[in-house]
Amino acid sequence: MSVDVASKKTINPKKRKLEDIAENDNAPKAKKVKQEKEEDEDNSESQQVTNGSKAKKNEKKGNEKKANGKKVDKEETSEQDEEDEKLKIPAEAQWSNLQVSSDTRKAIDKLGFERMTEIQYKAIPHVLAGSDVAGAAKTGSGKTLSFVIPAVELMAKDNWTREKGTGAIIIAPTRELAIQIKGVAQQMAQFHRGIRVGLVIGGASRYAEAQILKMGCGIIVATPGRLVDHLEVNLNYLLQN
Ligand SMILES: Nc1ncnc2c1ncn2[C@@H]1O[C@H](COP(=O)(O)OP(=O)(O)OP(=O)(O)O)[C@@H](O)[C@H]1O
Repeated sequence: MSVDVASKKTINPKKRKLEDIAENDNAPKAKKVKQEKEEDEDNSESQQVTNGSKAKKNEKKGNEKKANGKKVDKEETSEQDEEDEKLKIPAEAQWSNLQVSSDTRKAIDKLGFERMTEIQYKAIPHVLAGSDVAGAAKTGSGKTLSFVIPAVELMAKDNWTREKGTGAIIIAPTRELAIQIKGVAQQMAQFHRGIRVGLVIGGASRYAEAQILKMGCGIIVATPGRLVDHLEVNLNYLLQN
């Protein structure tokens, strides 16, 4: 999967998969057949959709029907509502309703997403309010932002600077996932001058990683083995942090 979140937004087979999963999980069989039919009819339109772009797509569809003078089917106008209900995304789950600093807001706006996914709106406000949250959600459901945004935001609230050391360690099971998370964390922290994001993964240069860690990383994204390596060899500054 691409590290570039912004591009994932537009070309995102995974997201498509999420929607398929949601539909398969929740739609009764008859409804599913109907949805597949509708999808076939929509073949000319992009299949790479996100929650936000899907909403736009539906809006466009509605406008087109109105322009053709056709009566808008009640069922179709509520298509987005049905989808949101399936994904359990309420109308108020807009990113714009999330209380965050202006620097985090800028980073979120840059992604171009309109609504939070279920895991995002259920997790982020609680973490921001100081609760510990354990979350689980399907692959491609937007978990990364669910923990990256609160990490960045809580550190920002604490006026994080490099001198304060490390404020968050994100441990991922694979290098690929760690690289992907680091990309997202960097995007979210890009306007926060005091928050640097460091990557600590197996297969990369230990020396280069050690140098970056010594300079001070607000957020460290790591695979477990290499993190332990650094703890053993560079215990001093890691503990200081
Ligand atoms: N609110 C949102 N609206 C639209 N797209 C989103 C939203 N949040 C995340 N995405 C996009 O959905 C895709 C999947 O997100 P992400 O990688 O965070 O999912 P995940 O649940 O962590 O997946 P995995 O379990 O595979 O790591 C990414 O391309 C991301 O940019």
